[in-house]
Amino acid sequence: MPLFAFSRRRRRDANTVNSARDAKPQQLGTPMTPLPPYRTHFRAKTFSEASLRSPSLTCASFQSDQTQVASKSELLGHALHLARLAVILDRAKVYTGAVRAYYDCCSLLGSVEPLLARVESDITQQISKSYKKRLASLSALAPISAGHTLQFPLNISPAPDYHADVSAESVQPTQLIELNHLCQFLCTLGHCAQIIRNLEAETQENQPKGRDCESLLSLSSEFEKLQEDITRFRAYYSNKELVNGAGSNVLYVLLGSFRRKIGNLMNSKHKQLIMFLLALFDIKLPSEYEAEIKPLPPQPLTIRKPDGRERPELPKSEQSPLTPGLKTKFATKIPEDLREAVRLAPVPIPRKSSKRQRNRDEARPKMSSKSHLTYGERAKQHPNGVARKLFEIAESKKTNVVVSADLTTSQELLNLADELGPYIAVLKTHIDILDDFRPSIPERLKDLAIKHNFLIFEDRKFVDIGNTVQKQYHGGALQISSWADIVNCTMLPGEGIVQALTETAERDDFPYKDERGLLILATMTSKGSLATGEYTKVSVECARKYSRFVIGFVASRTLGDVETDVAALDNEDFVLFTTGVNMASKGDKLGQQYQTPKSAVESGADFIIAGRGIYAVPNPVETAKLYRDEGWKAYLSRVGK
Ligand SMILES: O=c1ccn([C@@H]2O[C@H](COP(=O)(O)O)[C@@H](O)[C@H]2O)c(=O)[nH]1
Repeated sequence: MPLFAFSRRRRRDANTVNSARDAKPQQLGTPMTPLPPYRTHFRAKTFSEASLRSPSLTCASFQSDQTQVASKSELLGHALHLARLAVILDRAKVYTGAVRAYYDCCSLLGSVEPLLARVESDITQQISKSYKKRLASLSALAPISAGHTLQFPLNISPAPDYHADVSAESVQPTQLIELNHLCQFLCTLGHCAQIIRNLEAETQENQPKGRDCESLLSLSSEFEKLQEDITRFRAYYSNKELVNGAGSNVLYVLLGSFRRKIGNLMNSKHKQLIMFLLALFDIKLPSEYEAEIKPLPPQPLTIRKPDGRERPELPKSEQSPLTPGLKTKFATKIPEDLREAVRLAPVPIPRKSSKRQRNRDEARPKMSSKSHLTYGERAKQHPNGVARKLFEIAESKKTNVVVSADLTTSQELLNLADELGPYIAVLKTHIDILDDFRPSIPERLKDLAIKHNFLIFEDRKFVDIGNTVQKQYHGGALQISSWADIVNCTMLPGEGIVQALTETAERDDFPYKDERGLLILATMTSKGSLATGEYTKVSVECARKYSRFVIGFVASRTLGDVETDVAALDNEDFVLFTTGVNMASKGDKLGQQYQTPKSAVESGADFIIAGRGIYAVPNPVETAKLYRDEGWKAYLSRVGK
């Protein structure tokens, strides 16, 4: 069914629903009992099973038109599939996968909502709300994994602004759906492989890794490579391009390649392992595309990395991935019940560091704002949850760009965040410059942050006595602590300001523990700034004293050479954000001074902050990509990659 037909029909459906709502609400059949709150609901066997039992999900008002019933049920079916997957992954503590699946489920429920009658739509909203709540807490927990970076082209019901452009020759939504399902399928298998790998590590901790484990690891890395392809693909094309433009051709190629990949996987030495995972975790490749996926002989993939390198071909060996030893272990160790199996394998076993790794650690500068470690390596060992998440985002999205979204209307701000989301690691805001601020705006920014996987940094530059900043941060009109992952402060008031903010973040009743971080403004970019010398020295000292909450600095250069009275901490790893980055200008008329992404990273920046250089040019998206590429190249060269 072409997307064109789908979107038109959807509008017709929406009209039908409205009239059915108004005229005959009683036709909707037995009203659904409102679902219990999230936690209870979470304990239900699965969301899909609970919901499918409800008669109202096949809306009576559509029964006169079988095609319309099918479209609505199709959407709901996908949403339920995702919800089920989300719950399984959540239970299994595979948080990144769960985050993705909850998110996709919520977007799909949002798309289907206009097709539903009022009672159903209320329930859907309630479900979405509880999932969003769960999402918010999970996204802070979610450790790095390729699943985190997935951007499925799930929007089978696209935003109204491009309905009009869709032509009959355009990409068929079934392909988007299929690609989404294939990704979901591979991603879920990857997560399951991770769980089993953890189990393996738990049971074989002191034994040399055997062939079985290697096999599992290589399978996992295959999925990661696939997921990278999707991320790249989604980063290059907007939804509109996917439907009408250049993206549609690539979609065909990507889908073909995925089908081949699954065919190859099914025929490779991993086949038995995949069957084992499918059975163990009760995963099904849904029937609508099961038939389409014919096992093909292994062949080289057509996808090329942007650097021109080809993916390695899959091993052709037919041998079983499960040695007799592993088979017996699984047979005896893994009980039938999934929850039991998962309970056995929740915690990844930390791997012992290699000699090479230890040498690198020793070579690392103490004040590591000019760190030679990769973001991924830093993510693994950083004690602060926000810093970990930041590095994970940078690593997975391959970007160290922070856009300073200094726009003055909410719509402009939200549009920019949505457009640039895929290319940035952090969105920096000055929420108080919005002419039309409403409390819902930060909420919507948070939704976008989840959608595109970026953090929010409110550049509030707190500068007052401790007692006041506590109220400004956690409370007040702006409720900054509830939506900003990162905030910053100046050191003008002295140590008390950092002490106060740290105390707030460590209070027992602070709801965002380990989900928030503070940056100290250690130098400034404006001409004649007084944030130098003693001020900068105290900034570094305070960061060391309150390193539980302080994750780094805003500064124009590495602070590794700052002499302080407080000794460097063991393994300290403060993150350096450098503002005043612009590729086209040296400064403005009001004293702002710029450097390029390259020079900023060479001077020690871990993250480069650019404002007008990106948002005030004719094509912010293309420009953001240029900043991303230059910033990333400079980073790779710094870490020797
Ligand atoms: O020393 C500093 C500290 C903060 N900023 C902030 O960064 C952006 C820069 O915007 P541009 O448009 O790229 O000049 C802005 O929000 C400042 O408040 C800074 O520039 N210098």
